[in-house]
Amino acid sequence: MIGYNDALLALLRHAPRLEAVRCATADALGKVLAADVVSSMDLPSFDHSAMDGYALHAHGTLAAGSEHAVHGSQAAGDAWRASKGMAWEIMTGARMPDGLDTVVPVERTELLARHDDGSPARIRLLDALGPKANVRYAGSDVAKGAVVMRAGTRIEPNHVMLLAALGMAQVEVIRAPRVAIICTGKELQADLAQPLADGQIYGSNGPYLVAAFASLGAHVCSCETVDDSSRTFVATVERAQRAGADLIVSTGAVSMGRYDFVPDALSELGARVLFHKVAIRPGKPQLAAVLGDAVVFALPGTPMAVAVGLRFFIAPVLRAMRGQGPEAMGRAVLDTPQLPKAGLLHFLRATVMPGDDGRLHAQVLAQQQPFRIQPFAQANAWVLLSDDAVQGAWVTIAGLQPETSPFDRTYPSGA
Ligand SMILES: Nc1nc2c(c(=O)[nH]1)N[C@H]1C(S)=C(S)[C@@H](COP(=O)(O)OP(=O)(O)OC[C@H]3O[C@@H](n4cnc5c(N)ncnc54)[C@H](O)[C@@H]3O)O[C@H]1N2
Ligand code: MOO
Repeated sequence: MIGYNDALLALLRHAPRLEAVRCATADALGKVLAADVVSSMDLPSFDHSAMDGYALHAHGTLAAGSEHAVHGSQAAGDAWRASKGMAWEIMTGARMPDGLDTVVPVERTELLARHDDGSPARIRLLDALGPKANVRYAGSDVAKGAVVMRAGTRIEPNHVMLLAALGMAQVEVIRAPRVAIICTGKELQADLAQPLADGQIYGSNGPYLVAAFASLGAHVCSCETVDDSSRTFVATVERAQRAGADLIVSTGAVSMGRYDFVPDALSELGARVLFHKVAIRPGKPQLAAVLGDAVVFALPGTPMAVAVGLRFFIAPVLRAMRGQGPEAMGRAVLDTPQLPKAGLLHFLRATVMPGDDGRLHAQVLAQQQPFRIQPFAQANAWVLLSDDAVQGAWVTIAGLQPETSPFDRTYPSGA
């Protein structure tokens, strides 16, 4: 039976690279940059005040108690002004009048006189003041021409802030991968608003995969629930192919039972099987294949096998399709000793928290049977284990969701 690393390598060799498209920055959340982003401007774009106060020319140092006539007032949004070397009232974010090089906060001054219109006319400094105080300089955050984000970066709200500040209305991103989901099983009730008939269960794999793919920035073209007939399954896969799916993900009917028709149906369709059965738990009966331009994941129906398939097989393939490097896993100290079955890599639902010793601590949840969904809803991380681990051992951890993993510190490939 193939091991996890070899299975992943086989998949990554067949992961197609997706094309680049232009995208409005407003729609770019969750998408992956196809090219480096180069700043076309300085940020800040002009020298401006960091405080409400008075801009002055320091001439070395201005003494505490020195008095200054106030020539004018500069607010955020006002254009360039010549200062004539005199003090100016200034607001936070306002452009520094030309010739002035320092700012005193208003509360560190005494107002001595006002103009007729009430604006300040003369002030006294409460403290000595040197040059360059409370001034934010042009280009001090981002210099024009600098690479501010690398190809392969997934756009999060913090990136949107920078792109907007740089006036970038559009970015070049990798197009969203198209995904078709097929849930098999005549026991499945896909309509959550309907009551269950005898022997039925609510289908949870479909809604889970739709949610997970949405959070991965993929486009789910279809999510269909089919019965246990090979013919319906084949027709659904063919529809997914015609719709241009890059990934076809099925759940169920891939193991040893009499109704487990998926492997035969895929070979009937001409799919080239990369592997069937991987030395992991849960999710051992998983099958992956190449069918035309699409990669097919035939995941076992058991809910935790689906979660493992999504997290540790499909998510890495999506990264490769978008030109991202492999994800880095984290490490934590194990609080709950484990005796995993020999020869299998185990993916265990866990909670990971910082301990009083400043290290991350992992607690593997007690109920790990693959049909149990509740521990998955309580977990915030995965623990990966192939060998016995005593309490206090360092173990490999991964964030519960792929794209928000706090442990992933990899930079995109090419960075
Ligand atoms: N004789 C053997 N039986 C089984 C083996 C084995 O090696 N020998 N492996 C077991 C393992 S491990 C797994 S995992 C399952 C995988 O079976 P299938 O992929 O054929 O999946 P199904 O039988 O269709 O379903 C398994 C389980 O999951 C429930 N299910 C299915 N789809 C959904 C859905 N959309 N939402 C929620 N739950 C779903 C289904 O009702 C079953 O309970 O095989 C073992 N058997
Ligand atoms: O691989 Mo199965 O999910 O262990 O039950």
